[in-house]
Amino acid sequence: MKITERTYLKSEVITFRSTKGSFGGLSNMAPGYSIRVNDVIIPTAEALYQACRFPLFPNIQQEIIEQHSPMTAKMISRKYLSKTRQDWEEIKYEVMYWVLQVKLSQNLEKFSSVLRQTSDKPIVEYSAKDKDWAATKKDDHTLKGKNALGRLLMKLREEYIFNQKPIDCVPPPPIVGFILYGSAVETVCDPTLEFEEEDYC
Ligand SMILES: Nc1nc(O)c(N)c(N[C@@H]2O[C@H](COP(=O)(O)O)[C@@H](O)[C@H]2O)n1
Repeated sequence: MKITERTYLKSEVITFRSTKGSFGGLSNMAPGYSIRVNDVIIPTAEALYQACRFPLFPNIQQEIIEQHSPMTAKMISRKYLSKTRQDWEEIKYEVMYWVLQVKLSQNLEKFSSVLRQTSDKPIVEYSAKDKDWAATKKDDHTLKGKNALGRLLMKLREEYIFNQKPIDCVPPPPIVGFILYGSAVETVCDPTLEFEEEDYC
């Protein structure tokens, strides 16, 4: 997945900068969007994304996932940057899209409601300095950057909100060695649906 820089007119886009405000739920740092993968409960999308850097180091993954604060999870990841999987730069957007799909499938009502509130406007993460995941100020009216997170959120909105594709279960991305705590990541389904199926049987 290749993402190149774009320019956005501030007056035409939805921006989010922190976890506060109407669109704070779009941030990976937002609390209240826990995720379950391979029966591991992960407090935030950020912790899951950062843990995916270290498939061969279950202890590092655990240290990241145990953090209540998503920012601390990201900081823990920084301690071990040299142990990041070697193909990370090539796969990181694909990993992030999977993380967002899992976040949506397991927090469907809440997350789809935030996505719906963005209508069909461009979604931009606004940052003081991050031109990769976000966009930064170019001048008083314009933001510029790859805005990778915003772009992936728009793709998610297109697929699952506009086109109403079902998202009960999310398969792992086709990435070699996509591992959590020593086991290959499995297809993840909304845990509430599993309970409903068990009750039915
Ligand atoms: N701490 C922070 N400050 C910003 O300005 C940001 N745009 C982000 N972005 C989030 O960080 C995650 C990516 O981390 P890596 O740098 O790839 O390790 C991702 O969740 C972005 O949304 N963070």
